[in-house]
Amino acid sequence: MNPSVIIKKSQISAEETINLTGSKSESNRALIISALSKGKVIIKNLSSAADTVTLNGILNHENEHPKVVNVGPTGTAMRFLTAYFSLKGEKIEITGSDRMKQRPIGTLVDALRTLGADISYQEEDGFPPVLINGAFDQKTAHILIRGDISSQFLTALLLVASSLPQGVDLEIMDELTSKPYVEMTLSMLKQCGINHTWEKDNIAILPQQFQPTTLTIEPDWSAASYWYSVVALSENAKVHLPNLKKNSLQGDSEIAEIMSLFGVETIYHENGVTIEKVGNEIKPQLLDFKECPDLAQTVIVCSALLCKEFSFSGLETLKIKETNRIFALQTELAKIGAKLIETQADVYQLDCELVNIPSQITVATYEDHRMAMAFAPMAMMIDKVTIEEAKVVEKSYPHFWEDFKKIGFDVK
Ligand SMILES: O=C(O)C1=C[C@@H](OP(=O)(O)O)[C@@H](O)[C@H](O)C1
Ligand SMILES: C=C(OP(=O)(O)O)C(=O)O
Repeated sequence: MNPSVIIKKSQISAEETINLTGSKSESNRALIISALSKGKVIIKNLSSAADTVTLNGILNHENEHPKVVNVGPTGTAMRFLTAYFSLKGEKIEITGSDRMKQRPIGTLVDALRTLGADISYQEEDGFPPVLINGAFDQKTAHILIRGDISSQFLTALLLVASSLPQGVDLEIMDELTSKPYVEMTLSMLKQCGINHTWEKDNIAILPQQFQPTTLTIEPDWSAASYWYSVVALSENAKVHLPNLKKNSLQGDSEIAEIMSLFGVETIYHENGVTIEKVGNEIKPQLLDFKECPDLAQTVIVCSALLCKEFSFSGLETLKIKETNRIFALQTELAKIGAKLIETQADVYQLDCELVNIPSQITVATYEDHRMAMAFAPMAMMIDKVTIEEAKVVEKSYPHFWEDFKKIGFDVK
């Protein structure tokens, strides 16, 4: 059962503190690193996101040698475990939700096969479930790999690289999408003593030992984006987000820059950030999400509600995430009369001419946590907002609805 929540337009607190859970991206990298380090790397402030709980559960039961593991909708677990179990030479099937079976993995499987893994597809070629057939015998370190589908393929290979007999030498073809996520991987590895070189399109990691380290996970900047949207839609709200840092490993800290265009100021303190509505200076322009795709839904919905006709690029990979996020956005935004029109390849223009904010709305979420959380701030402007299958938020932000109540929304 995944019930809807109903949010009534409410007077939100003028000032509130929201404690975000840890970044699921940092957490899931840390879990793989810790498992590979055989206890040398310890993790602090692990995320409570379902994506992290899922990966942690699978790694904790690894010694029971399961025949099949199911990652559900967790993209990082699917990709990282395919590399992890290949390297270990385990015979294991990795499967996931129906949607996971539509999300590509061929680029990663091809790379692992080139390295020396024996992997076969259980249903459709190029897609999960995959069967890892045991023994790994490294043939080469050099991999030519596409960078434009998902950075998670590169991260998966880089995480295991130092544990391989010959390491890994990646040569990236095409433009790299979601680049900050690759930088996050390399920084976390570096913190644990694993060095790399990155020259132009080449990233190389030699065989190396993990050093004893504690990885402290920072709060999730993607989760912070929903509070930026609430503040942007308010007159003068102020939200404190403890422990977020300016120099974050997370590329989604870019939300601070983007939301300055919506009149939201970010003040960085030693112990976190405060975000505050200070003005309404918005000059619609082209916003590119290639380096921060998980922010796209938040920003596009907020722009539509404020009738700010931005255009957006770098959305190509949104089609292969938890749902086809372009289609989902277009369908749900149409309910307020906003149009998201592709004017040229991968450039979308927001057309607000026919926007008509209704008094009630029901939003479908397409099994996508970010659809639920990006549309929830609509309750700043609409009397009654029903968000269907509201538990989807658990994927990255399990206490999202409690926090929504905490800031003053009437949530049932
Ligand atoms: O490596 C990661 O933790 C992630 C990388 C991104 O995916 P892509 O590289 O597929 O864009 C992002 O959308 C996802 O939420 C998390
Ligand atoms: C795309 C996402 O996650 P994943 O690819 O790890 O399922 C996300 O959290 O928005």
